[in-house]
Order: sequence, then C-alpha cells, then structure tokens
Amino acid sequence: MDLFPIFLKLTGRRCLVIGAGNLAESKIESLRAANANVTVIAPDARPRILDLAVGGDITLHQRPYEPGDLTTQKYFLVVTATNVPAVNRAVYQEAIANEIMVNAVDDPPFCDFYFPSVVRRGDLQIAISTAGSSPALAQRLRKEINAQLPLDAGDWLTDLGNLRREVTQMEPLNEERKLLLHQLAQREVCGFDQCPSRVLAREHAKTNPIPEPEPAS
Ligand SMILES: C[C@@]1(CC(=O)O)C2=NC(=C\c3[nH]c(c(CCC(=O)O)c3CC(=O)O)Cc3[nH]c(c(CC(=O)O)c3CCC(=O)O)/C=C3\N/C(=C\2)[C@@H](CCC(=O)O)[C@]3(C)CC(=O)O)/[C@H]1CCC(=O)O
Ligand SMILES: NC(=O)c1ccc[n+]([C@@H]2O[C@H](COP(=O)([O-])OP(=O)(O)OC[C@H]3O[C@@H](n4cnc5c(N)ncnc54)[C@H](O)[C@@H]3O)[C@@H](O)[C@H]2O)c1
Repeated sequence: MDLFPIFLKLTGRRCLVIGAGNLAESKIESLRAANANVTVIAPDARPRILDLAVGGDITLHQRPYEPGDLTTQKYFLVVTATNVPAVNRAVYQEAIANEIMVNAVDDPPFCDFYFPSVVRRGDLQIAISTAGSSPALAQRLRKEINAQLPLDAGDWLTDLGNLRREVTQMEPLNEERKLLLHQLAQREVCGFDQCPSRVLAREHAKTNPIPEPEPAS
C-alpha cells in the first residue's frame, strides 16, 4: 500500500473523536499533543477524558453519535473509536460524504489515514508505519528505537535549531553554509554564547558573509 507520510500542523484545528473509551483516549492524547481543538462525542467517557472536559481542555458531548454531527462545525479530521462497528462505519460514511479525513480505529477499510507508532523527543519525532501489515512490528521497532535514542535528543535539537537560525542569519544560502550545517548536526551544541559549535559558526561566517547590497544607481 502506497501511503503518503506527512506531519500535520493541527494547532487550533477542530478535530472530532467519536467514542471515549480506551482507544479514543490515546487518540485524544495524541491530538492534544499537537494542540488540536478536540471535541468528543460519547455516552460514557473514561475518567481521564472526563477530567480533560472538566478542565476545559476538550469539549465533551455525553450522548451517542447522531447523523449530522460531523457538519455542526467545520471539522478538519475525525476519529471514530466506539465499540459499535456499525456506528464507526456510519461516521466513516458521513466523513467521506463531507470530505473530512477519517480514521476508524483498528478498521483499515474505514480509514483514510493510519496512526503511526511514534518515538518522540521534543520536536524530534520518528513515526513508524507498516501500512497495517503488523502493528506489533511497528510497536517493537518503536521500543528498539526508543531504547537507542538519547533521552536529551530533544534538548540537543532545540539548541541545534537555535544555532541553525543564527547561521542562516549570518550566512547566505550557498554550498558553504550547507556544509557548515551538516558539520554542526554532528556536533555537541549547547545554549551558551561561548559554546564551541557557536564559536565555530561565527568564525565560519567571516569566510562566508552575506554580500553587501548593490548600491542603487
Ligand atoms: C501504531 C499504532 C498506533 C495507534 O494505535 O495509535 C496502531 N496500532 C497499534 C498497536 C496495536 N494494534 C493492534 C495490536 C495487536 C497486535 C497486532 O495485531 O499486530 C497492537 C499492539 C498491541 O496493542 O499490543 C491491533 C490492530 N491494529 C489494527 C488492527 C486491524 C487489522 O489489522 O485489521 C488490529 C487488529 C484488531 C483486532 O484484533 O480486532 C489496525 C491499525 N492499527 C494501527 C495503528 C494502524 C496501522 C499501523 C501500522 O501498522 O502502520 C491501523 C491499520 C489503523 C489505525 O488504527 O490507525 C499502535 C502502536 C502503539 C505503540 O507504538 O505501542
Ligand atoms: N482496547 C483494545 O486494545 C482494542 C484492541 C483491538 C480492537 N478494539 C476494538 O476497538 C473498539 C474500541 O475499543 P475501546 O477499548 O476503546 O472500547 P471501550 O469499550 O473502552 O469504549 C467504547 C466507547 O464507545 C462509546 N460509544 C458506544 N456507542 C457509541 C455511540 N453510539 N456513539 C458514540 N460513542 C459510543 C462508549 O461510550 C465508549 O466511550 C472496540 O470495538 C474494540 O473491540 C479494542
């Protein structure tokens, strides 16, 4: 299956979850981790989901799904995770009819995207897909990568990203800048002004300065 891998920006986007059980909870958490605006519809909700609703972190409608629920608001994405396959399929049909991306959890024919298995350290995310061939393998690979990836990889990436922004302000977009950025991506980087990698970047900028603008004639 030729799936297209992308990382979506969901901040503030309206996302709807039908069902508030075990599987819904993990989807709600991953949508919230991306700062999505989450609405949940289910007659019974797990305690964690109730807490999120009470805290104002999500909107919860404690009732069964009704046809038309997907169009009361403009939703970007829908996840259906009830324990009633007929409900999940009705939600899928309504989503398709309204061109809304939909995932019926653990029900591949009724998904137009799949959830990956994810290893995360801050902004660094490694998402694993087997296209549904073996979720157990996706989970195993996640655990293996997780065990190998340093715990501070996210902090390091934050410092590296900040230094990269400094470099892109000091040097023009050319082959030398690209080589420097590859070099920095292999080094220790910290937030201090006198960090050796930052000193190296400043020295490098002297050999590759941003050209002066042409004088106006
Ligand atoms: C990655 C992960 C993300 C997440 O769920 O957020 C995820 N499943 C995870 C775990 C997991 N799921 C299952 C097991 C039992 C072992 C096994 O079956 O292998 C385990 C492992 C366990 O729990 O031990 C059962 C299962 N899953 C699907 C079916 C239906 C079918 O195969 O027909 C069945 C049979 C249901 C039944 O028996 O009725 C289908 C899907 N599951 C997907 C995602 C999508 C494809 C992912 C991919 O392979 O690329 C897809 C297609 C749709 C979707 O739901 O998006 C998460 C890993 C979390 C982690 O990292 O730990
Ligand atoms: N939990 C697992 O590990 C697992 C694994 C594989 C498959 N599944 C299947 O996935 C489905 C969901 O699993 P779960 O563990 O999250 O179930 P669950 O029983 O914990 O939760 C089901 C949720 O669906 C809601 N619901 C029921 N009817 C509804 C309706 N008409 N409208 C809106 N919400 C409704 C319930 O209120 C509840 O919140 C089940 O079909 C289950 O068999 C679960």
